[in-house]
Amino acid sequence: MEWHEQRPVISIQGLGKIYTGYLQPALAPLTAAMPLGTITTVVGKSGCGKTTLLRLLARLEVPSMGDIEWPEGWEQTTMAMVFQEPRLLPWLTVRENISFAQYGDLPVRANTIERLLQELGLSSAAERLPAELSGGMVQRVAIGRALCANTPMLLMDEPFSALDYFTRRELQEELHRWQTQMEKTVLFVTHDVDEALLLGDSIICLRPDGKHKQIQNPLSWGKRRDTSCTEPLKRDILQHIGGLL
Ligand SMILES: Nc1ncnc2c1ncn2[C@@H]1O[C@H](COP(=O)(O)OP(=O)(O)OP(=O)(O)O)[C@@H](O)[C@H]1O
Repeated sequence: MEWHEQRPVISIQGLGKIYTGYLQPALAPLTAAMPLGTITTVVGKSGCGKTTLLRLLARLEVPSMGDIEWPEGWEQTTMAMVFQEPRLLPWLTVRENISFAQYGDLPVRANTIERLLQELGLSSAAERLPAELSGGMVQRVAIGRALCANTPMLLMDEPFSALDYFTRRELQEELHRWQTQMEKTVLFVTHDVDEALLLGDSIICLRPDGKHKQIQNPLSWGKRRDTSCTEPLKRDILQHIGGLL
């Protein structure tokens, strides 16, 4: 039995994108599987199609080839997205920015917002405006807004890359905790192979020539933080995607 056959999966079948007027594909055909309730990280050199893949999954782009097979009941699922720049509304407070998330018919309950503010360590900053927050806090609000939307799937495009090392480590741990608690299905795009290895239950390594590869992460979360354990896998990924990023 394949590793991902233990759970229902979002099945990506030869999915690719070529923009009209361009010869090179933005995403060369990719076949991969995203098991529900897990984190799939996507890593690769700049321009290999990471954001394009995320946009295809979000249905913001129409594929030029291939298909996404959704598990039963997921065809119309709304998704929450988190970007590198947090895109908060500057005139709204932290609480208002988080509760602003209304996706489709999914209601946001007051106690959900209070719980999220507490979980994210933002309770005492709830009435502040984005301009009054640190970079880490701003990104927490963006994540809070995405979690608040209560969607089963979260698409994250390099959400931690603008943060300092310590804040990034904190948020990586927190993401892991929320994802486990809430059983979200997460697609997480990153430039950083260490981050891809730390967070990913599986890792999609993209290459512009289409020789993509998906590897299962055999290491448990605790082990993944030990660089001596992750070193061989990291070498494998770096070799595959073509050297240092
Ligand atoms: N709307 C578009 N029209 C034409 N080409 C595009 C468009 N969007 C992206 N591309 C091209 O498709 C390729 C993949 O872009 P994409 O943004 O998916 O890469 P990426 O791996 O996310 O890169 P980075 O790590 O630099 O963000 C690039 O060569 C890019 O120039």
